[in-house]
Amino acid sequence: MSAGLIAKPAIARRSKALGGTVRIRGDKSISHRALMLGGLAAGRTRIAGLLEGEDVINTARAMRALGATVREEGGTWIVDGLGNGALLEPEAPLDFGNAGTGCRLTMGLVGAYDFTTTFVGDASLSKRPMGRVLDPLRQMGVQVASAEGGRLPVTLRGPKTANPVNYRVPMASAQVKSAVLLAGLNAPGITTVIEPVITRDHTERMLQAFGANLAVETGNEGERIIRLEGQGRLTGQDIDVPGDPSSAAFPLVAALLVPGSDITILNVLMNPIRTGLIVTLLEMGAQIDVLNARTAGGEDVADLRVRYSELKGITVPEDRAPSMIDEYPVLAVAAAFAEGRTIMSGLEELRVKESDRLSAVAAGLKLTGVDCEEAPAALVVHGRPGGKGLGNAAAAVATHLDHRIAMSFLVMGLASEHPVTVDDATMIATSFPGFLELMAGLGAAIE
Ligand SMILES: O=C(O)C1=C[C@@H](OP(=O)(O)O)[C@@H](O)[C@H](O)C1
Ligand SMILES: C=C(OP(=O)(O)O)C(=O)O
Repeated sequence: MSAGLIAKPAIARRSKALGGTVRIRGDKSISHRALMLGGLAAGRTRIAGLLEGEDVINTARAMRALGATVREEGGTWIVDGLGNGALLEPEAPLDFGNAGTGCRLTMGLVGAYDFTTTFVGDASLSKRPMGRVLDPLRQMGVQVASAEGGRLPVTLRGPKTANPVNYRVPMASAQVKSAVLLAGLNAPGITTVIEPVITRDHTERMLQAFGANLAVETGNEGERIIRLEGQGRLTGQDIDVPGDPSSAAFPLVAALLVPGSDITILNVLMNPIRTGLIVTLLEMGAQIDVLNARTAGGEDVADLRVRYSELKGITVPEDRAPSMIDEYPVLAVAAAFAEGRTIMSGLEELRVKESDRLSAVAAGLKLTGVDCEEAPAALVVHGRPGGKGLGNAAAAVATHLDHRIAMSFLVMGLASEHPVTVDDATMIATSFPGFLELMAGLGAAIE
């Protein structure tokens, strides 16, 4: 059964010191891309460490529906691809469940094909804006039908020959950038994407690894200019997916907040466009040791030793937002335990995630006794060191089908004076299957 169909509440209580060593499952962004490029490339792709969360499994299903062979064998995922330009028309709508990344990137992947594809998703995904991907696809000549406001269900039909575009991404979004590049794979000539604000670069790195002719340069105003030659050959690769830093964030913040804790998290992706949370927590006084820094599969990776820390509030630089965009909910929880005030700004994109995360976080903080102020694109949190008075034994935090809201507030309950309940923990399986077991193994009291 999919996450979210029957809500299951969960409760977290003040816990004794957390301890132990854990390995976090594969990065979600890299996992989606590995399945997509594997399905598109000629020959075989072997993926070790794929995140087997529901979001990624929906991408695996979509790639099968588009003609690729995708199977799991002894923990490795094996994808036999069709060759660039050779995807097949799916027989039924592609259902991406809760996953913005899977849905938007696949829109790019198939948008320029001269066949019809329909995209559907769950109640959360059906509220999220797709126009940001549909606009550049229209410029490429794709016919688009959507529900009002560019929402799902969306049906795309590509032209006989797509126009390669020169597209300046209007918001900080790796999903939009990636969708345009993936569509460019099936257009003749050079597709150019200009990113005024730099976002995660896994698509560019992986396209190069699969053999695409892709070049990146920095423009006069610091913008990133990415040029991709369409219709080139892509060849299957062996990919080792590093641990997801956006998932590591939860045990990491839990260890910082629960007195006496000392944990180690192995094999965490340390791509510099993904480490904003670690940089921020270090500035707040966190004891995080980066151990065994190395490269694996073309990405920086390290182990993290994390110890309980007395945090202090800071002003988080606005331009850091893209490097920690999914981590603000749990950062806000960390800020609730810090001495003084933490100011977070540049958060407009949080309003269009699985939930309106800015208002969901602010509502959760208020319910659990935290003083905070929500602005259109900012959040200010006034901390209470030691978590005195925080938590709520009577009411549950509303998670709005959002896995990160659920995990963030469960982390809060491990260190707050009173317990914290979330109304639904099932969505956690979209990005972090095994979260409850992993946290229990460290000593966290979550039921
Ligand atoms: O490209 C990706 O893999 C992702 C990009 C981000 O979304 P946006 O591109 O919408 O910022 C992020 O929030 C999401 O979890 C994963
Ligand atoms: C925003 C997220 O994912 P997506 O956009 O893929 O649904 C997330 O995982 O926090």
